[in-house]
Amino acid sequence: MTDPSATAGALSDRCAPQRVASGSDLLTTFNAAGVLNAADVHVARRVAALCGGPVDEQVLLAAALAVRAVRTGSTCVELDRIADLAAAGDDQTPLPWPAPDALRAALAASPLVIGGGTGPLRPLALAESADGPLLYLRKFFRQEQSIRQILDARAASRPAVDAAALTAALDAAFGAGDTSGYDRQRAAAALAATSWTTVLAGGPGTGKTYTVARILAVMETLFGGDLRIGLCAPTGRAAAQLQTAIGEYRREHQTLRSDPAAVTVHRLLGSRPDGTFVRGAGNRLPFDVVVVDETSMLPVTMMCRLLESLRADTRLILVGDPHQLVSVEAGAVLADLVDRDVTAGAGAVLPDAFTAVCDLAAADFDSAETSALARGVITLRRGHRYGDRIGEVAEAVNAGDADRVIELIGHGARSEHPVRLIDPDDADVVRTEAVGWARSLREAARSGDARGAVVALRGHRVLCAHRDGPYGVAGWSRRVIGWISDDLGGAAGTGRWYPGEPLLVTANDRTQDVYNGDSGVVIDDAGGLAAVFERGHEIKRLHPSQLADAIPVYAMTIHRSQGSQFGTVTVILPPPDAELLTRELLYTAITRAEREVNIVGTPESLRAAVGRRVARASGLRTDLVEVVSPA
Ligand SMILES: Nc1ncnc2c1ncn2[C@@H]1O[C@H](COP(=O)(O)OP(=O)(O)OP(=O)(O)O)[C@@H](O)[C@H]1O
Repeated sequence: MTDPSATAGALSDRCAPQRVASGSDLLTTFNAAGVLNAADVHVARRVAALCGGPVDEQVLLAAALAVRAVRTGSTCVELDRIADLAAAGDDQTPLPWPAPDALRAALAASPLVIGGGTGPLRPLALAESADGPLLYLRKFFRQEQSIRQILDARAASRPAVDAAALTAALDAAFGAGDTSGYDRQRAAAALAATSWTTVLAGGPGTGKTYTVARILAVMETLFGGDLRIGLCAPTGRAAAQLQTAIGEYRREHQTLRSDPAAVTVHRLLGSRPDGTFVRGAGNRLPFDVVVVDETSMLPVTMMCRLLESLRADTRLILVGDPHQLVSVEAGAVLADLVDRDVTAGAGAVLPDAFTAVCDLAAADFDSAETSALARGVITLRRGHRYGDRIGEVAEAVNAGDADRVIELIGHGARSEHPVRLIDPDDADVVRTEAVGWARSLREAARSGDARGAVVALRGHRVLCAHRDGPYGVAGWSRRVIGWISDDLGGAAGTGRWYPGEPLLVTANDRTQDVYNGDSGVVIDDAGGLAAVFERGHEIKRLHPSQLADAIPVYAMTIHRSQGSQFGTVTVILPPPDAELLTRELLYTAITRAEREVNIVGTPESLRAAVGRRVARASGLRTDLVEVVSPA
């Protein structure tokens, strides 16, 4: 169910409602109020025209809201909550929202939902769920149904695994394991070996990738070494990071023989220029195990394609952090699967081989986690990267507990707490941080110290919610460049390559093996210049001119920072009414930091961020029954 505190729509609609030509129908009223944009209106009218007959005005409005839902990241509209969408409009006058019951009845009788005399075309789907009636564009309804059916079919059986062999493989991969408490990572590997589908969730630094490498080693042992592995992630950068991490594990431990390449999900499925895919139900992937990293960024359409391309006897391991920002496309499938509450899964029991090798009596799973385990969902909780105090704040943000966040964090630049709220008028601390960062970058870069330069590069980063405006990347970049030029002099911000210049890659370039979101730094290199990038323990060098799409980076958006870590993070909070300012955004920003977080903003903005959730309506969390004729 969608959280009632959630904002309607993931992306801000406030700025440009894109008016359609004036008229007096419901669509133009809702367009004028900023709830619908011009594309929502045009698509709804075209969809209605397809059915050949007259369409009830309220049904037409609902169709436009279904189009809007997809545009703002949801797969459907919750009819009982449509009036909440008004929050996205900027008109204060009350809108003529249809009553949900009447709208449901009108939809259930509409040819757009049940078909009409002119043919079988039914562009909308209506379904009953625990969250009330849901209205979909049929394409997204089909995709969700497909995901649901495939996952339920996969959950209906378990791979046959010998408990003694599994114990031996786990011991080889994990050794004595985590002796400071119950070893969830080992339990995750046992679950992945004994389930067709496993969701491995956890916050940053909880050891998800660490665990994936060991899961693969366990699987390889069980398969006698002949394991076909498919590694993928939604973005090129996440795929490259996964491959580096698995590669390093291989080098350090002898327990994994395969050296699998990680690719984007698109590439794994063989995406063609026309938008179709080589892989699908008729041409399935040839793997024994498929791992998807950063699954939170996978939209519903790609999840559907991936599942349809899997053989029934391929183990699927979905890895990610359900609290992070989700894909800009429709769907938040990972979070849906973690929170899924379906009667189909209610009777699910843990596989015998799993209970045989994991001492659940000694485990610290609560009852919800134990029932999630039976659905193949396991969450790692112990942070291995940053201090507990940052983790504690991140958890309070996730819990939506603004009072606790305010109580936990430090206030003012001189606070000892690693997470501090800094008054926007007191930006000196950011200046000190940014100039110190630039100085250490330059020193390492000028002496040709590539390792020192990449280490300095991830020492600090300014993160903003927006690209533009006074709280955005453009403004803060100018500010940081100004400080650096004033305090250190030199070429910052002049557009020429210079040693110590921090770079951000803005497009994937597989030939050079650099990806959108990669950060590098220019250094002096044997008389010339080189752009250097960190790849695990290795350093990648390119001449700056080999980078087709790279820009200087003095600040970046929180969206783009996903998957990166920095020593200190400075987060610029916009004013409380900025719709982009959400819990997921704040959580993602805070958890980029390894040592310290400076939050530049007011307590009101911080509270607004913790209180506002990205709303992604979807039917995946509950059971659905499609309405195919009037009730
Ligand atoms: N059980 C463990 N014992 C020792 N070190 C660990 C353990 N688990 C993880 N680590 C270390 O903690 C760090 C973070 O682990 P890892 O990168 O696997 O986390 P993650 O959950 O994948 O993080 P992210 O989501 O940010 O990529 C790594 O340096 C890893 O080697």
